[in-house]
Amino acid sequence: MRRIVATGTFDILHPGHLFYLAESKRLGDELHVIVARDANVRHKPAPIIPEEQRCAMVQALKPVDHARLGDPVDIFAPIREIDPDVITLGFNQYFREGDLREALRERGLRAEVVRIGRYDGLLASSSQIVGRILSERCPPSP
Ligand SMILES: Cc1cc2nc3c(=O)[nH]c(=O)nc-3n(C[C@H](O)[C@H](O)[C@H](O)COP(=O)(O)O)c2cc1C
Ligand SMILES: Nc1ncnc2c1ncn2[C@@H]1O[C@H](COP(=O)(O)OP(=O)(O)OP(=O)(O)O)[C@@H](O)[C@H]1O
Repeated sequence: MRRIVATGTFDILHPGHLFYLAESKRLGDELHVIVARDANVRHKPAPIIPEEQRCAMVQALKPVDHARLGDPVDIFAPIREIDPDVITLGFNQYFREGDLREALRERGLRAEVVRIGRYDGLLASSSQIVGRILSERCPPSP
């Protein structure tokens, strides 16, 4: 049984998320998804959708076998529990493959790291969808 871990915020779901998760699942038999905690999303504006709801929506997607909220403090705690064969990074996740491999090795974790490519579709970005909602529904007053 080859276990894969995918990670992310998954604020407002779109086809780019489905592509990332489907490509991750193709690398093994069981896909585990670690959904970022609200408090840990500091690299961009805070999520619109609360963490429990983001996690429930990810769990309902076809390629996903298990979704869970991440650890509030130690991102390696769920990895120790799941003990994956592969961790996938999305095309725009800020982790560098080499740094993550080194951090895993230092902790005695055996997972290999694979970067998944980009899905180029219309509105395949949570922040683009938010931008469109703002411009379509709340246009700046004249
Ligand atoms: C290997 C790995 C493990 C992670 N574990 C956690 C975790 O336990 N808790 C958490 O809040 N975020 C965790 N994250 C971070 C997020 O899930 C996510 O990758 C990060 O917020 C940036 O993703 P985004 O580009 O989808 O917003 C982890 C990321 C990686 C790469
Ligand atoms: N268009 C896309 N193609 C492939 N993977 C994607 C795409 N959009 C998001 N992902 C991947 O899905 C995971 C979760 O992404 P995230 O929740 O950050 O969505 P996002 O649309 O990139 O958000 P934002 O627009 O706010 O940066 C990450 O691994 C990310 O790289």
